[in-house]
Amino acid sequence: MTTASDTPALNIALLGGGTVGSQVARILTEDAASLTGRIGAELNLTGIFVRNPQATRDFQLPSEYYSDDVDEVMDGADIVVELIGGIEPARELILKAISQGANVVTGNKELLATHGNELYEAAAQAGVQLSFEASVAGAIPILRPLRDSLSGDKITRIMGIVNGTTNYILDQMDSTGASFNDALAEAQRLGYAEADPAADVEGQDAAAKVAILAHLAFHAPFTLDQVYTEGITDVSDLDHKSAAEAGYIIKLLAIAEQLEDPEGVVLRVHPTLLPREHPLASVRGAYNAVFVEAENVDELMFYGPGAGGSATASAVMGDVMSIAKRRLRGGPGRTHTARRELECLDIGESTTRYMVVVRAADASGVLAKVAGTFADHGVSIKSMNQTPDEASSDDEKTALLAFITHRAKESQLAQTLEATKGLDVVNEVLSVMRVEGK
Ligand SMILES: NC(=O)C1=CN([C@@H]2O[C@H](COP(=O)(O)OP(=O)(O)OC[C@H]3O[C@@H](n4cnc5c(N)ncnc54)[C@H](O)[C@@H]3O)[C@@H](O)[C@H]2O)C=CC1
Ligand SMILES: N[C@@H](CC=O)C(=O)O
Ligand code: NA
Repeated sequence: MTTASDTPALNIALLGGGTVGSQVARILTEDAASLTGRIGAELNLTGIFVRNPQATRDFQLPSEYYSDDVDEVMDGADIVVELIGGIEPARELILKAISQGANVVTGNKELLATHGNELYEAAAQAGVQLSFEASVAGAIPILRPLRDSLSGDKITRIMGIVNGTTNYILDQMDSTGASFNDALAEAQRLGYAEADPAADVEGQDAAAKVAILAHLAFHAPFTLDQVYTEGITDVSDLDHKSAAEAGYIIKLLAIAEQLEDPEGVVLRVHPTLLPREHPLASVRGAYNAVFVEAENVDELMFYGPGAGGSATASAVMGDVMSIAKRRLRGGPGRTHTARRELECLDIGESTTRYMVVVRAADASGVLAKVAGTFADHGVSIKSMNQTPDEASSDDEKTALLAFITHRAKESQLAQTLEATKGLDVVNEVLSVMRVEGK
């Protein structure tokens, strides 16, 4: 790995030349001299594995860089950067790279949250590094701080906006009145969305990210299917309106929290009401932010671009540089294998606040009856707002009652809702949303 000029050199193979891959290719080629100056080694992009070598790309290199022959591209690579996405062939190619002794950088949260352990074990056994800072919250350095800076503290809770696409959509709907579909189309055009944007809007992308965050924070393995997941597709105009009237904004939050009794972790992704003055409420566009609560540090917030080609490429390049430095200096690769078993609990064990909006008869005594069902199940009401109901008629006078509760268990709320639906004065439960923040 030395060039004629005696400057050490590392070969980088890139798999995928899309939104992020093309920006990694740009940085590796356009900034080559500067990168060499920073690290004391040449980072040679030796090839880019793509489906169609003839396609036109955001950033175009000479045609000899592109190949649909993955073996040719990965041959002799010191570092393989996987930016294809999805499970296969990404999984198979990463395992192949590891078996060839190459270090791997990936941004593939879906793969890590489903087959992570297999990959971490394979990398550990081969003594190579597998790095994935870009997989969670795009450009924000969050995985390295969790693994290194905070490893002496006991993390109790992580709460974040970790999907740029949904934050962009909710922000556009809230601030410009854009429709869901227009906002999604724009997020796709800007390179924020996954190849299949259902992963974004249905919450699976955020769920994968929270599984990865929980793995690093709690030193135990978690997978995507253990995360309680609700996306933003069912968030209605009434939800937005009721939230705004009560002084809240809706964000898709990913939460990982450790409980003492029963002992375990709850992982959840769902649309959440936040007070407008909460720091996460001001996270706009495709930006992300991650709140970390730990015993000694109390609270930390990490903030920055959560999606987009060049921002994400910055995180990929950080991993490439870190691996390259370690390669040049020598020393063992880093492993990510879990240290312990920690149960993943049902969301029913989790405690939060709620907003419940019901359509009820507009008559005396109704409020007391509805409030009574909350009290019967130990759910205490913090505030209530009554607004006129457009569906109200002279034959049937109804009103909308929006309750904000104090903290209660999910299971208590579920019982409250059942009882509320059974009341003769209640026509419908129109909206139920979780509320975080003080
Ligand atoms: N776009 C973003 O803002 C972010 C993306 N990521 C992750 O980075 C990875 C790449 O994302 P993007 O660049 O946005 O995706 P993309 O869809 O723009 O690019 C993927 C590239 O891989 C190629 N590809 C797909 N299947 C292939 C196959 N079977 N064989 C060969 N090539 C294949 C596609 O043709 C395309 O060039 C994904 O894992 C994604 O989740 C992570 C953070 C942010
Ligand atoms: N589709 C993802 C891309 C980054 O991980 C998002 O919108 O956050
Ligand atoms: Na990151």
